[in-house]
Amino acid sequence: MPYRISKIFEIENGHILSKHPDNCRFPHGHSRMVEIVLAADSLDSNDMVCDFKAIKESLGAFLESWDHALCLNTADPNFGFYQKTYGSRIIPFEKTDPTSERMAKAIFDEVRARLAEASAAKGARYPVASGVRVERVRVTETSSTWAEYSE
Ligand SMILES: Nc1nc2c(c(=O)[nH]1)N=C([C@H](O)[C@H](O)COP(=O)(O)OP(=O)(O)OP(=O)(O)O)CN2
Repeated sequence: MPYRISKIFEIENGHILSKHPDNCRFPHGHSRMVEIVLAADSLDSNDMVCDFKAIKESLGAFLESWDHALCLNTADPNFGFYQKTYGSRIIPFEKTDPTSERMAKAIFDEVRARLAEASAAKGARYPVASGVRVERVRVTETSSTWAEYSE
């Protein structure tokens, strides 16, 4: 797919890596950049893969729910406590540690589902053509590290 566009979202996000041998097993946070890359074989009638605004409209609210939120392994013995205390600001990862890799995959799946919805929507202000695909999602961890998911 020769055409690619990207949009970066910034979120403040915490996680606990229960299997980590060092400090990462304790609650801690990262200022993360989430980069979404979409691709298409051809451009739409506006000469775009799709409008950048379409990405924000499709995904903004979802990523907002991960902002100032804590990603947790549901197998964490304190998962129930955290969820009771912080409600929707706890983002569950089903029996897996919420590493940047797992986060990138979860966001990739969400982007793909939301793109399908957007391309099926009729009369959208920022239409998404059916040929638009999510190519990859990159999630930064620190200024020197990131993880990426693609298929
Ligand atoms: N492959 C992965 N490795 C690590 C992840 C991860 O999500 N995927 N996460 C962590 C921790 O969350 C940690 O906060 C970040 O680790 P690190 O980059 O080692 O952070 P430092 O700032 O301590 O790095 P230094 O360069 O050693 O100062 C760990 N690994």
